[in-house]
Amino acid sequence: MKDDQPNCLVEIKKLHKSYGQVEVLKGIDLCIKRKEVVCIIGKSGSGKSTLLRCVNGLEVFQEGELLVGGQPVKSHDAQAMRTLRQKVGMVFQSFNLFPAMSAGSNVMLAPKLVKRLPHAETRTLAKKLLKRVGLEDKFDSYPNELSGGQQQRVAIARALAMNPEVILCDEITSALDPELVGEVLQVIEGLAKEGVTLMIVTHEMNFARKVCDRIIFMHQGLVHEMGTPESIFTNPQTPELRSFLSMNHG
Ligand SMILES: Nc1ncnc2c1ncn2[C@@H]1O[C@H](COP(=O)(O)OP(=O)(O)OP(=O)(O)O)[C@@H](O)[C@H]1O
Repeated sequence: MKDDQPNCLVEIKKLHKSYGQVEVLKGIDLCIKRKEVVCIIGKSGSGKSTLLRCVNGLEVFQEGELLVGGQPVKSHDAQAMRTLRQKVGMVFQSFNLFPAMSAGSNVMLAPKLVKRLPHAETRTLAKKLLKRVGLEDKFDSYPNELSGGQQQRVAIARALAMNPEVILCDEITSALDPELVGEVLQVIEGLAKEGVTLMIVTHEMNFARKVCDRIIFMHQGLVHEMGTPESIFTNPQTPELRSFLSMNHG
């Protein structure tokens, strides 16, 4: 076994991304290992969401390379994108549940449509996943009958339904009332303990410190500093990170 070789599940090489004339990602190099929990922090506009959206093919990039499980992300290749969607789950700030479908049906949808699993099997799977996020009694509830925290937990169950290799979380508690943040972060912490690979964009510094294996501080479209929570929070090396932490570390 060559343990010293980096074994990247997500490999990002010299990634550049522009919107029109504005370059938002200016050459990102990253290697996310299997079972690693990485938190991405940084000021608004530093490119955190754009980076996540490139990883799951929601955004095209102009230069560089991005591989998930060794396969290149090619936004123009429909077949490659279908395969990618099975490997990468995503949870958004705004839940994005289908309002006319019950919690159970939201979770069942992708395995049914994409994997073409039989109805009974998807139902059993959805029940199991809703139980995993603490919502076993909400299978038949519709999104408008659930709190924001419960809706977000359904969205997490939905992301898990395809058994992805990595889950991307983009500020998943930002739209929640403060009292509902904890229940969602607790579910994510549980997934981290189970060994789910996670890339998490967050403004929750205490959560990042407690749960993540590695913190990536982005600044102006680049990885500015990166390290263990201990090193990032107690020994920041650059004025930009020190200034960010002084304004955000609650
Ligand atoms: N669809 C778009 N079209 C044009 N510019 C965009 C688009 N999406 C993002 N941007 C710009 O790209 C930059 C990076 O945005 P991004 O959302 O990745 O930052 P962020 O670090 O996630 O910020 P926040 O913490 O506020 O979500 C910003 O300047 C933003 O205005």
